[in-house]
Amino acid sequence: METIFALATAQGKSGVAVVRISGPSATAALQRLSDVPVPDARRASVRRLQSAEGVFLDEALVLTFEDGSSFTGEDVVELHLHGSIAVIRAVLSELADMSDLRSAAPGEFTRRALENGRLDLTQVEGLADLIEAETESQRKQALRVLSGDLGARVREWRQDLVRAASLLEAVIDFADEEVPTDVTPEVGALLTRVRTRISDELTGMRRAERIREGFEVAIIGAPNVGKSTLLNALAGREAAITSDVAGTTRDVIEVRMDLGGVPVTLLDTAGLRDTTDAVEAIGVKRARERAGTADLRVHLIASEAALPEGREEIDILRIAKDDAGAHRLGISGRTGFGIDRLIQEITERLGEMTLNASLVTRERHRAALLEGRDALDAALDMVAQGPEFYDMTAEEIRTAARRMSALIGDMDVEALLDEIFSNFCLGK
Ligand SMILES: Nc1nc2c(c(=O)[nH]1)N(C=O)[C@@H](CNc1ccc(C(=O)N[C@@H](CCC(=O)O)C(=O)O)cc1)CN2
Ligand SMILES: Nc1nc2c(ncn2[C@@H]2O[C@H](COP(=O)(O)OP(=O)(O)OP(=O)(O)O)[C@@H](O)[C@H]2O)c(=O)[nH]1
Ligand SMILES: [Mg+2]
Repeated sequence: METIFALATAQGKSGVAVVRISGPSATAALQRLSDVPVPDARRASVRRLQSAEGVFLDEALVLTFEDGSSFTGEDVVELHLHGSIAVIRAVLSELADMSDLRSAAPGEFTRRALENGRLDLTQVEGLADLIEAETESQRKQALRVLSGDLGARVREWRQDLVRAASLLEAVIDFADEEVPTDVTPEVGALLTRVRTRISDELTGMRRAERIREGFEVAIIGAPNVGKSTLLNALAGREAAITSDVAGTTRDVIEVRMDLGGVPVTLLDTAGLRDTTDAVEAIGVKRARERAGTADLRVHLIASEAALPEGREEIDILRIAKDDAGAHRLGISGRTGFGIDRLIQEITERLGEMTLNASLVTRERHRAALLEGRDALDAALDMVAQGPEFYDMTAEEIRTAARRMSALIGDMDVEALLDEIFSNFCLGK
């Protein structure tokens, strides 16, 4: 196994930068950088690092982990350097000169953690999500997956499936003898239970996906009612052009933001009206389409008493969300009146949509679960037809079990791994 190294912290200058080395030569590499003995595992120690020629490189804090009890499962050395571009470059180049070391590919440390059984595939994805997380809800969801909750569930289902298949196989193997018990009810119960769990997980998937990728909230309403002004107020910057000309906004303008811990893409749209202007008409069509697929629509309507001066206090916002009953509150993008209440209202609605979110966040998971469920449906049909069909039933159950194995990465998934890891940061 080769020994790999990489900068584990972000590129550029910082207070401290961490270079990570993993593999059988990790401690030997540290030994070459420092005269004094390698410190005990897990004991932070200060060391003067120097090059092979004896050039002083940096005074660093070093940390070592023994194989079997490190993030990767291999011997790991961490060099906590001064976060200087020149120091980092000098140390990395010194490591690159060592013939038994090479620089790591993106995600390679995590890949080793997977190969050494420290993490399963869903945990690897959870880790990738955690590193990408920008809001509270994303952080929480990713940590649940990283801690292995999804993998544990899938393993439980697979165990039930293996048990169901072995019950059938016992009957098949003893086909000539008198089998005292009818296994059909027990097999049926096991399959039904797994099927229900898989379905529940799929149901909560859209919510989980939204937490991962963000919710869309569209601001809609008549022209000139103040939609773009409201977007700018929420974004805290001039993301959209505003003017007193009705029909100013034509393209859909997207602003990503963190609203009370929930990731949101806010959409500003063209004012809705019948128009003879061909370009504006396209904008109106787009507005309708995007608003239709958004998770929530904020319908801004002019106050009934549309007094140009008194507008601030009586501008009205109507949050119209599907059929869930319209709701009004006063708002002004210009003065900021009611904005906090609006944010609270939006995050409450979106918060409801995150309840019962499943841990299934990816298309890959969905495909495996759908295929697994299809196989279970086939198995349930067959098992009901009696012992002559036990063979075929067992085969379907094994197919379902294989899908569960693929989900947690317990089988040959090389191509998949390449794809997953290529999106990782260097040093992870
Ligand atoms: N400096 C540093 N900070 C870091 C990491 C790291 O690798 N280095 N991590 C990396 O992403 C995260 C922490 N994750 C880690 C997970 C497991 C082990 C580990 O050594 N596990 C052993 C022993 C567990 C124990 O002592 O309780 C094991 O699982 O056997 C280390 C870090 C976040 N912070
Ligand atoms: N008094 C008052 N004027 C506002 C408020 N919000 C927006 N305006 C003004 O109303 C006019 C239209 O604002 P926009 O934000 O461009 O309206 P819009 O809904 O995006 O308009 P279109 O893009 O044309 O559909 C501008 O002159 C704004 O300054 C408000 O809360 N109070
Ligand atoms: Mg506008």
